[in-house]
Amino acid sequence: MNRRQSKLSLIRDVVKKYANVVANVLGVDVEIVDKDLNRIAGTGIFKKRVDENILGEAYVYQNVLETGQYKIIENPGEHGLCERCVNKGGCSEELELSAPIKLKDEVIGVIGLICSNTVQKQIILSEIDLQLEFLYQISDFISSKVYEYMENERNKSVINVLTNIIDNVDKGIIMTSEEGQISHMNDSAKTQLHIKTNQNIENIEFVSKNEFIMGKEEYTIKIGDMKFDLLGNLISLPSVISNYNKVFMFNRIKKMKSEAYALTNAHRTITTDAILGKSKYTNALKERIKKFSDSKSTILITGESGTGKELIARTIHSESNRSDKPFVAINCGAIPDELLESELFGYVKGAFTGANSNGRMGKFELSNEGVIFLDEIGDMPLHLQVKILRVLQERKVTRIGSNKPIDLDIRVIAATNKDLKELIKKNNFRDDLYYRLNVIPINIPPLRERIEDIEIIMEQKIKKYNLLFEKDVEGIAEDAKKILLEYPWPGNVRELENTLEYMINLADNYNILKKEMIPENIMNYIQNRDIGNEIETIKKLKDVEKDYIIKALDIYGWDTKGKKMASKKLGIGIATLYRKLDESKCQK
Ligand SMILES: Nc1ncnc2c1ncn2[C@@H]1O[C@H](COP(=O)(O)OP(=O)(O)OP(=O)(O)O)[C@@H](O)[C@H]1O
Repeated sequence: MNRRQSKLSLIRDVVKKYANVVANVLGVDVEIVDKDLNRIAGTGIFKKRVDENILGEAYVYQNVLETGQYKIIENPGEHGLCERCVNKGGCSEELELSAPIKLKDEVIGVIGLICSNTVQKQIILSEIDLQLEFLYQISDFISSKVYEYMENERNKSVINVLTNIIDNVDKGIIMTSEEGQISHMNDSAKTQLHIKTNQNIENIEFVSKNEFIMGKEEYTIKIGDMKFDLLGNLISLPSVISNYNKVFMFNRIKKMKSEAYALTNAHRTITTDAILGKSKYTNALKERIKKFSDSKSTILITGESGTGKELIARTIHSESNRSDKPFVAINCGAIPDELLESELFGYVKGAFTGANSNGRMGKFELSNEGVIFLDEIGDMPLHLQVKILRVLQERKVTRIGSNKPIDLDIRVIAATNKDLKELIKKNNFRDDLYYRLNVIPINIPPLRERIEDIEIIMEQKIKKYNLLFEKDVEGIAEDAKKILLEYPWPGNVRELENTLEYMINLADNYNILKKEMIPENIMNYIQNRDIGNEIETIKKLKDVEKDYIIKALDIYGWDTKGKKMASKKLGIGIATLYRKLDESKCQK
């Protein structure tokens, strides 16, 4: 039978080291036994007897194990605890000092000092408090080593379980160490990336493209000299185990590329079909886009956050004769002021400290011949507004640190969710820039003002997430749909999309999205609104009574027979019924 090892025996070598340290410092013999009275370490006279079980001669240690208290035996062989010992009467020891080794509250062993001559005995007894303190410290060291060992073992087994799970999921999963080396890669990842099981791959690098599609980020992943473009999530793990520092999870590439990508708009030519909706507004918008897509005039798109401003800008680009030229987007609100200028205009070699020594192209230059999309233009600082105005007027850009203007052939599309006219009033936006931008204005109404769009957006987004998450959701239950149609969607299409993504994630065993899957904030809104409505419709008791009497009479009839029946059903006398009809002046 495979007996369970004692805790001390797990760190046998460490225990032996500590026994030697104590023996060297105190000049006495030392032995360390575990809970089962197996001698794990011993010095001097015990050195040759390590690994023996000393059950029949270790009554003192047994006592320490039971009580958890230290024991000083000044007369070994004659002490009461030595009564049953095999060496009773003939013990060669002069002094025994034993201290427990505790792991939390459990006594896991004993450390014993043995003096075999009177000189040693006197030295130890003369400073007994110090010796005990030292012993306790050593026993603490030993137990902390045991703890560390056990924690490590626990972590290893958790990792084993995790890697087992990871190996059996369909998603590609790559785990990396702090040093950027692959520590584990599941079979799905290997198959998708065509990496052979025994291929020696070590270094991995993740370079974000700063593009997000449905909550996933696009990365270029370099493994040795291979390069992959993958869509997934890179998650940092708590730094407990340095081998498992980051985990990257990605979906089946083929599926993503062939189907899900086809439904998204960020990476390919999109047509107006990507703009979902059948409201009058949306239909008219699609027509307008087709009409002015080839024009060079500047467009200003306004609308609340999440209404689809960027989607429309991309569609215009795709529908235009510049579709094979760059579409360069810059979020003017997300880049710190001091960087925005160089991002937009670029700089030449040595333009400022910290700049790349070769200089860099700005977004205007990068978008040459194509379209530049200035998102969140309302957040653009005033000093840059002047410079942008100049670029728009002159169609030339000059890199920072240079005096050589570069000709531009660009189409500008700007967007904002701010009220630019309000900003102009407060002197936060230049009116001359506003008029330059607002040549073709597109104002997108919030989703709540085009409810007709909601249903078709829901249908299409369900299809999209079905493909992405490999689900088979067929639709939405009627009561759930009613709530989603009534909700005012302050975050517009983005919020609707996120809500569906959330619900589809919950849809494990159902093929219909149910009311219970609607996020709490939406349900809370609907409930609060309903309570509000109820309060408004609370009626006076008298009126409720009157309505109810009328209802009963409508059912049983307004003639004498009907009134008699109604009063019976209402639980009141016929006279009371007549009086109440009289008081409320109620007649048929
Ligand atoms: N009419 C629509 N049809 C399909 N998808 C849409 C529509 N409108 C918006 N979306 C989707 O909603 C999400 C948000 O859209 P987008 O980023 O274009 O909004 P935005 O107005 O630019 O937002 P923000 O002002 O916060 O930058 C995107 O995933 C987009 O594809």
